[in-house]
Amino acid sequence: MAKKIGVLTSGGDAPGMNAAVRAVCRAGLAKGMEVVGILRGYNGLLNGEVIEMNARTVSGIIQRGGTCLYTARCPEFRDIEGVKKGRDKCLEMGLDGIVVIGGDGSFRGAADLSAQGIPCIGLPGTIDNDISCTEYTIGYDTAMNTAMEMIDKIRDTAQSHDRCSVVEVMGRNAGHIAINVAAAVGAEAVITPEKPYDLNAIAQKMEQTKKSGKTHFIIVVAEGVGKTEYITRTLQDITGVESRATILGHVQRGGSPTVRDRVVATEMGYHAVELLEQGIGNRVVGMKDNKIYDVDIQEALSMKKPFEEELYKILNETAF
Ligand SMILES: Nc1ncnc2c1ncn2[C@@H]1O[C@H](COP(=O)(O)OP(=O)(O)O)[C@@H](O)[C@H]1O
Ligand SMILES: O=P(O)(O)OC[C@H]1O[C@](O)(COP(=O)(O)O)[C@@H](O)[C@@H]1O
Ligand SMILES: [Mg+2]
Repeated sequence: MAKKIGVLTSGGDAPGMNAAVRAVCRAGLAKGMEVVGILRGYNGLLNGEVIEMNARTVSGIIQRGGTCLYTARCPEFRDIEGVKKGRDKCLEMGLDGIVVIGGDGSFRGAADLSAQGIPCIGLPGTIDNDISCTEYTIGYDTAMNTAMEMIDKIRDTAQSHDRCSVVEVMGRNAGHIAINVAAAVGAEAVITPEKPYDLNAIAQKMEQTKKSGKTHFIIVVAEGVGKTEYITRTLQDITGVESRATILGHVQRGGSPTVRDRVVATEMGYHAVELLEQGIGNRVVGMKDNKIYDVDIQEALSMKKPFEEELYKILNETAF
């Protein structure tokens, strides 16, 4: 049974990470454990940047974006020597387990550390929702709502000027944010890395809808497509509709987390501590059929996430 646990955030930050840190801390304390916060991802483990946590350490953070533990990328942890150094630090501090809040890269580190005898539990924290073993990642809902609100504002000006606005949203190599946000704003088209696209076909559709009285257009592009400026210029050249590109960028990573992100983070954080309490490690906590569950890290990393075909189809059929 775990007596002392650590918690860290790693990789890109995401709204709701603080709610997860709070849940891990409070659940650990409620179960009679000592809890420490490891700062700046695996770097803090290797450098001994660690803070003792009590109930008040996590007061007033549930509503805040970012991560109070800071986050970083730690190249040293990719090598076995770095992982062994991490294990030695855990033994030195008397840590019986660590909760790692991050993405797939962070989970690889957690698997390596578990293999060295330190039970680690991964919690999916990324705005991209690109982690295959889970239907949902902490930060996804907030990021999508932010992108939606931004595009609603962009629409006001696109409408006033009879323009086409091409908006790039984040998502790394995945189109989950793009498809859902495009559906939510009623975009004319969405372009994602998972599907081939035809700018002539999109331009033709714009011209058709223009005939029915449409005067402005919103096109959502996932960052993984990587050609937002080119797409904007090409659509303008073909249709003659004045077009502007907007890259939403890091605004999508910040802000106060939504209800969904706070609640899921709390449930996942609690579940992670329950696993460590039983001495279980090398697991990722996820959501399956809308329920919290856990899965072996290697298995989690080998899964593939299905593309949202149905939503993609509905979006395209109703955009005119
Ligand atoms: N293959 C790996 N083995 C061990 N640790 C890794 C590995 N890949 C990534 N990490 C650790 O996890 C950190 C975060 O990974 P990264 O891929 O940047 O973000 P994310 O966790 O969001 O996917 C890396 O900086 C490194 O410390
Ligand atoms: O913060 P950076 O280094 O600019 O990284 C940007 C990337 O991080 C994200 O915002 C989040 O990705 P991760 O959660 O995997 O780090 C991606 O959408 C984007 O591609
Ligand atoms: Mg990643």
